[in-house]
This record gives sequence, C-alpha cells and structure tokens, in this order.
Amino acid sequence: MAASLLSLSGSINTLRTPFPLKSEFRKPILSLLLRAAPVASMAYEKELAAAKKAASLAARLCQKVQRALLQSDVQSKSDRSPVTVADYGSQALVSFVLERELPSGSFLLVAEEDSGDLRKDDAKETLQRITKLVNDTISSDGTYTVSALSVEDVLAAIDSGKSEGGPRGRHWVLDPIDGTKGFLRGDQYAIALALLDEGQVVLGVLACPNLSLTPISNHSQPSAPNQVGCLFSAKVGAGTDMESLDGGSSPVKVHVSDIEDPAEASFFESYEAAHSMHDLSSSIAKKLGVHAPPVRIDSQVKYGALSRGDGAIYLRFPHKGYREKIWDHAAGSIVVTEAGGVVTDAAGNPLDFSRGKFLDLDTGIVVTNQKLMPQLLKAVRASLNEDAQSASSV
Ligand SMILES: Nc1ncnc2c1ncn2[C@@H]1O[C@H](COP(=O)(O)O)[C@@H](OP(=O)(O)O)[C@H]1O
Ligand SMILES: [Mg+2]
Ligand SMILES: [Mg+2]
Ligand SMILES: [Mg+2]
Repeated sequence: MAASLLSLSGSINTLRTPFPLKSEFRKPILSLLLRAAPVASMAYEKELAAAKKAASLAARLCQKVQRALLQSDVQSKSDRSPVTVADYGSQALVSFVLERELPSGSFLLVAEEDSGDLRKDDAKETLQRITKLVNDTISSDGTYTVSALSVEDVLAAIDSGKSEGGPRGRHWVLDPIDGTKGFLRGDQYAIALALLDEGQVVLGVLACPNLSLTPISNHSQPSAPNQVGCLFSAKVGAGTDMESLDGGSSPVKVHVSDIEDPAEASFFESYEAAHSMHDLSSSIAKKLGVHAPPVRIDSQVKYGALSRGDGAIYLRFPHKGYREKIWDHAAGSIVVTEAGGVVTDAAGNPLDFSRGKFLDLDTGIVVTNQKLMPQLLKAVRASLNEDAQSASSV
C-alpha cells in the first residue's frame, strides 16, 4: 500500500506522491505513510530474488558472447550480429527465469527487443545460435530440470516482452543489454531489470559484468580481472545492495556520495556523444564549479557507480527529438534513489514511469545527492537558457 503510494526513499521533501500535497500537510501525511515502510520492505522479496537470478544468468550469457567477440579476429567489432545474439538471448533468459521463479499471476514484460526479425527466413541460423546459448546457460546453472528449449520456446520467451507498461498492475521492465555500443567495444554494459507496480518502480537490478567491485574514479583505469562484475539491487524502502556478480561476496549496502561542495564532485555522462550533449554538460559543470573532467561510461552502469559514491553527478541531455525509454532508466533510477540519491528531469520533476514505454521529460535527466541537487538544477537552468539564447541569435 505505502509502496504504491510513494517512493519510500530520500527525505520527506523529495518524496513523490501521485497526488498534489499542500506543503503544510506534506510532512504529517508522509510521516504517517512512512510508518508503513516495514510492510513495504517485506514486499517484493520473492520478486527481487527472481530478478537477481534472472539478471545474473543473462549476464553470464552476455559475458560469453562478449569474450568470443573480443577474441575473434574474424568478426569485426562493427559487426552487430553478436549484439543481436546476446540481446535476444539475454531477453529470452530473463523471461524464462522470471516465469519459472514466479509462476503465479499474469506475467507482463516491457522489453527493448521483439522477435520480429528473428522470425524471418534469413534469421534461422542466428535463432539457432541464440537457442543454443540460452540452453547452454540454463544447463550451466543447473537449477532448472527442463528439457532443452526449442526455437519456438525461445521466440515465445522473447515475445513475453510485448507489454506496453502503464499505470495499472505489475509490469517487468527489461533492457537485456543496455549499452550496446559499450558491449561491442569491450567496455561497460548492463542487464537492467525493474518491476513497476501501479506505475511506480518498486525494485530494480543492474548486472554490470565489466564494472570493478572497487571504486572507479576514471573510466580508463584498469582493474584486476578477478575484481570485476557487480550486481546492484534495490527494493523500495529497503536501500541498495551491491555484491559480486559471481556470488563470491555478500551484499553490502551502498550510499551515494555525500559531497556538498561541487568543486570536489566528479560527474558521469554517456560515452557516446550522440546520446548526450557533452558541451552542455561541460557548461553546467563549469557553472557549478566542478573541477574534475567528465567520466564517460556506457549504460546504466553510471547509475550503479553513482549509487556507491564513485562520482556525485550524472548528466544526460539527449539531442533534440530523442524520446527516452523506460527500460533505459527504471532499474538505474531506483538503484540510485534507494542509495539516497535524487533522479529528476532538467526541470526538477521526478521521472514518471507510468506513461507506457516512453518517459515524458523536460529536456534531460540529472542525478545527484540531495544536497547538491538545488545548485545543480540552477546551473542546468542557466546553461539551458544560454543555449536557447545562442540558438535564437543564430
Ligand atoms: N540518440 C540517442 N540519444 C539518447 N539516447 C540514445 C540515443 N540512441 C540510443 N540511445 C539510448 O542510449 C542507451 C545507452 O545509454 P548510454 O548513452 O548511457 O550508454 C541505449 O540503450 P541500448 O544500448 O540498450 O540500445 C539507447 O536506448
Ligand atoms: Mg538501453
Ligand atoms: Mg538494450
Ligand atoms: Mg538498443
């Protein structure tokens, strides 16, 4: 009940309600609702365990494909086929695991991929490769005693992801590989899975196979191979955990950076300049007084890294006309908010995941801790105004 009324993280001033609340009533009403938090924190436990298992297995499949891609001297890195295989394989596996772990109730999934292209005649070989990968990964896990999935089973599993989302009921939200470009380069990518309940994100999992367990301060910093692979998980009202993806470490609670002085902050942005305007981020960072150069990373790994305080700010300003999808932010946003951070659009509004596949945003996405957010939003507004003025004077 409480979980569906509001996101139980952060301070009372930043809590979101689906109804307008006059400021004088805000504190007493939200305090009452927060007393229901223990109930909320017991909810979704089974779902979270299933999501962690699904994302971990999918990560195993993706790692295998990425290793083969990087070792192969035949396949050029610009060949998109390995990505396709890993994307579909990951989506099929996540849907397979969720349906088996949570057999009761209807299963709705909003996911990035669909099986349209795979059903074409020229995709037969690719489909067989995907089916083999999925079956190999299921049998390597050893917990499911099922006969091998057929190509039809795999197509059906991929197509479970045909829900459109929205404000009613429960919908899983999946990006089977977020950061496709990073995946191809051998860099960062994530398997991002979240659950929406009545339009609110109530849990999220980020499997980050190439992220080191130790903090990153710079994208290019190498880390020892045995320290790589993180799993972030967050549940409404219960905080954010991080553990190693191979299960070799126990979960630890993580928290966003508590930096208050922007001069000490560092900021994340997309590696790909086509995904976010780097010039605009630089101008915002300069206005804020940030000294450190941007840390450019692919995918929702940025949210994961921010949730454990590796950097203090994430700025995302897509070029005009781009519409953000919910699977690119649902898991990442709860991982950050449950770790004490704040995620808003450029106007300071919380992200609304209840409107279907797309996020309706004012201009961009900004993420930071609660102390830095007011200054950050001021700098964002100033830079956007300057940008608009210089565009109109051309
Ligand atoms: N022109 C664009 N502007 C903003 N985001 C874009 C984009 N083109 C693709 N993306 C999204 O950016 C995601 C990667 O985010 P990041 O820039 O943080 O690495 C992609 O996810 P996929 O890789 O799952 O397709 C894709 O959805
Ligand atoms: Mg994505
Ligand atoms: Mg993707
Ligand atoms: Mg994509």
